[in-house]
Amino acid sequence: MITPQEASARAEQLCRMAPIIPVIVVNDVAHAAPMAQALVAGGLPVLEVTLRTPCALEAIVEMAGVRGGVVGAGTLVTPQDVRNAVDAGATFGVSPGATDRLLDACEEAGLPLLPGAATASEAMALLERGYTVQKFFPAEASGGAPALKGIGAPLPQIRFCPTGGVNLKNAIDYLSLPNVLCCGGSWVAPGDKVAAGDWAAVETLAAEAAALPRG
Ligand SMILES: O=C(O)C(=O)C[C@H](O)[C@H](O)COP(=O)(O)O
Repeated sequence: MITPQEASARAEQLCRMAPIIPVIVVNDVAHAAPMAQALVAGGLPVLEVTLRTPCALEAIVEMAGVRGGVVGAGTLVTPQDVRNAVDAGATFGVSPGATDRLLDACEEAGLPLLPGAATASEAMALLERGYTVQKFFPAEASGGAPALKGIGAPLPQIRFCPTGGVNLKNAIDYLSLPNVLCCGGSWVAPGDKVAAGDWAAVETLAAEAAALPRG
């Protein structure tokens, strides 16, 4: 068991470890360990593996063995996703939105969750349950940094990890907001570099992201 308050405290710790959480799509399990090593070496220790590909759970198993990394599962949608993620060794979860069934499953499984919200009402529903750290998703499509700044005025007690359409350029706009802890983004592990096994390029992208200033 984990309470929403405990889950948010852990989520906050994770979000403070680096300015960017890489959102990772793994198509070939052989890429998992070297990709995680490159991201960690570049300064991004917290890794979100999306459960969107057939080998995602195997990738979590592989990445969980990489020294210095903290591996979680993204795209958690169902209670079964939560059980699978925990069995694979994920130590945190991320979801695009939130349902009572999903929140119940994470709390029962003891998995700290970074739950998604896109509107003030969604954020307030999560806050009511005790989740003070949330993912703002899809960030750019939902109005970007100005929208999150707007939500932050009446709801300053909620802290966010904006994700969805975030890149090296616009990340600064989010990171300078007082209600942003870090951002999530897939640009640090681009498909072409991963397919080519260009881990040096991934490490360079990670290092650029790790050097982003936080407000
Ligand atoms: O599947 C999930 O649970 C997710 O976390 C979705 C991701 O947040 C976005 O797909 C990342 O968006 P980009 O950085 O724009 O590629």
